[in-house]
Amino acid sequence: MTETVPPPPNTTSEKVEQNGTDVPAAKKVKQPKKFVRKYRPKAVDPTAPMGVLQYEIKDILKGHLLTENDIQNDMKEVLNDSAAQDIYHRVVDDVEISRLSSNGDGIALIPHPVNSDKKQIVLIPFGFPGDTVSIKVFKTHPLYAESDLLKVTKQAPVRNEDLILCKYFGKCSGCQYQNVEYETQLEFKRQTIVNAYKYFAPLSSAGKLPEVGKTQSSPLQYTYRTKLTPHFDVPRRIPADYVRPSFGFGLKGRPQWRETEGGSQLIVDIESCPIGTEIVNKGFKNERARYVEEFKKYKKGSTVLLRENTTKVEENGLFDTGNASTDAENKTSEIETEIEGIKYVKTCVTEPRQVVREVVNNYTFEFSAGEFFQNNNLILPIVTDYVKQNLQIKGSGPDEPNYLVDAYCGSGLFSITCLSGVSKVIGVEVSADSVKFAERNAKLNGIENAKFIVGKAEEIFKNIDTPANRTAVILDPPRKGCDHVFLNQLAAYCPAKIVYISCNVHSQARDIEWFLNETTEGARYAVESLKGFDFFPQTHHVESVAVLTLN
Ligand SMILES: C[S@@+](CC[C@H](N)C(=O)[O-])C[C@H]1O[C@@H](n2cnc3c(N)ncnc32)[C@H](O)[C@@H]1O
Repeated sequence: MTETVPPPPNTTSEKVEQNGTDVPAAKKVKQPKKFVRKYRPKAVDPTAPMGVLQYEIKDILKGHLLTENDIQNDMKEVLNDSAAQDIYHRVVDDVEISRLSSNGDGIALIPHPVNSDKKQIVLIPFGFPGDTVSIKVFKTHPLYAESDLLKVTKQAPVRNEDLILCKYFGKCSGCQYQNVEYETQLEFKRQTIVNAYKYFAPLSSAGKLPEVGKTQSSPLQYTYRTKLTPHFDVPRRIPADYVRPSFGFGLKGRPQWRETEGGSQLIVDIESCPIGTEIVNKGFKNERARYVEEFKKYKKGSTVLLRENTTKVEENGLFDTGNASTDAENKTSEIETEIEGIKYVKTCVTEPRQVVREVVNNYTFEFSAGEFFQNNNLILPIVTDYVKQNLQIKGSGPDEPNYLVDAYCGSGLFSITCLSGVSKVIGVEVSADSVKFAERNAKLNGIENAKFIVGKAEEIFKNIDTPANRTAVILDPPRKGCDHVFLNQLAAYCPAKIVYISCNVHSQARDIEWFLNETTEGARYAVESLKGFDFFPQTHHVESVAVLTLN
């Protein structure tokens, strides 16, 4: 007799021979493996904002006698359990903000959502130390969480909402400090420099660093930015009920603390930007109008370049601005202006390869609109004068020759503005296009004793034939700072003076720590001064200048 045995649940039937007859046999079904999401930390540069946050967290833990274990979030739970997500991603009231991050966000310690013995560290954009606020935690990381600001229930003394000029402030990621008096903004930036040296130059800090000076203000606190880059994102396939995508700058979370315009897409829809110069805003209006008209022609997103261009009006009243942003009547938008009694016309260039001009301390600079050039024209005479003054080598009499090396020279801004009284300048720059412009700018300004070479900064040491004790070196690297190869060679060359300019004070502090403590001649130098320059009012950014002198 044969019998067919029904397979138990979760089995499949497979025929096996039984008593000479094929009969189905029970076999366990393989359960599909439950997919478990794992937290994969991304590698971060320690001197980038998320890297600096790790130092800020350590500082907070030390101040509250806590360990990392006391603030840890269970990422396995958060990533895999929707109930846990609801517990973590919650509204929290009565949050007292205790400090400001280097990125301009408030930081607070709040109760842990799962374990009452623990705490959580939370970032609160648009929050200030002294605020009491309600927040919505929306993202969790192992050692901190991110939140949106919902309501300010008690205002920090530094907060003054009457100062806000922009209707998008509190949503747009561009500015963080519009509701803070300018003097306080400058002090925040000074503190960023103090903290950067505390975190990244601990050896040097041990009595070896001067007090960080007062941050140099910008002559204009609004309408100063000579370059803006609004963007938009268009989907590949355009649906029938397609709504025009926003044109502007990134949205900073989903804050609710103030009523703002600009829609709810990931890009805030903006018509103008109060930190941009007048002509850049005319370009903004033109290019936005063009985009609104033509957006259906685009297949994907793009960034629009808006770069101020300052052209001299010739004695016959003629001037050539090249291609520039035009209005609805196809007329080039222009603004007439005067610098030191000379007439100029300002236009807004959108073509990255087009040559544009700027005037700094009566020197004219030309460069490609899409290449690097400093963005706050009015602070440049102050900065370049400060750098020039600090390049002076002690004891140099009128007959003693001085030399200048400009590492990371771009299109020659510091080489040219700091050259008077110097016998020779040699600049190095990795971008061949910028070097072409550095040479052109030297010629344009009647300078004959400048030489520029294309290459990595360390290439300069093969080309230097000037005596080190009569040579001053300017460093102005990109955000990531200098590498050890360059710093070791700089120390071996041993110039009389070094002026290090940086848009990332954290990498500057790290480099100075290495230079002073790890290079052959570094210990012979003293940091003479540290000072911030406010190239970007209303934002958290600060430019830092460090002066090093050979003892
Ligand atoms: C912050 S910008 C400064 C430019 C110039 N000093 C100015 O103020 O206009 C940094 C410059 O360093 C250049 N650069 C980047 N890496 C470099 C390297 N390894 N060696 C030389 N130049 C480099 C970039 O092309 C850029 O022009």
